[in-house]
Amino acid sequence: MRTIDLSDKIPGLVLIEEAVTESEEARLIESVNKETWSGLGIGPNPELKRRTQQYGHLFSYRYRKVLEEYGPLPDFTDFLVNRIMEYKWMPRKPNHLLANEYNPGQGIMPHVDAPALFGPAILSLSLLSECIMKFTCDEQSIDIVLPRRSLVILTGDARYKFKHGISKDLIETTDSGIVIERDKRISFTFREIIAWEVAENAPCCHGNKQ
Ligand SMILES: O=C(O)CCC(=O)C(=O)O
Ligand SMILES: [Fe+2]
Repeated sequence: MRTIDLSDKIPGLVLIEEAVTESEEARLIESVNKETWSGLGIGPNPELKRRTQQYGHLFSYRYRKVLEEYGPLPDFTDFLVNRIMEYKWMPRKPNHLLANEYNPGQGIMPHVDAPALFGPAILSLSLLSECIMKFTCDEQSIDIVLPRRSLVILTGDARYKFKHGISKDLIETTDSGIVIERDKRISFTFREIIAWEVAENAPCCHGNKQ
């Protein structure tokens, strides 16, 4: 495991390389693939163009609010949640896990995870393959390579000021010339749900589409 402080590039950005071992990765993938995927026409989030699974709570992309509490995160991530708490990668225990599956040609549009609904730290574990996460804010665009089995931690500006997105390109090149051939990637995004919906009188927050 190696902690890389990327705050010189984007304040609040940290990357943990080798956050899980190869055998832990294999077990996580085996466990998640035994469960039911949603998206690509299948509920509860049929409109998503990638397959997802949600644990802890159900967030609706269509209604942009939390619809249901499912209960604790699954047993197969217990070791990881313990690690998150042990290393203080998150200030409080995550109560939401989103598994995202990206096949080659699938990505996620630039967005900020809803500031009113999710807590101050967003964690994402990259499994099966690496990708580039592009961070954008006004004219700034910064490419960060997320290696296989790494965990990226978004807090501060990385969480609230910059949008993050992953392209659909089959081959991508970072702004510093690193070439990445995209393969199937599964990510585990750990978050803390702090509210079920945006309060009616809350100020409008731009760019929180995800
Ligand atoms: O796949 C990832 O690592 C990021 C996913 C993400 O940004 C999200 O679900 O909000
Ligand atoms: Fe996100």
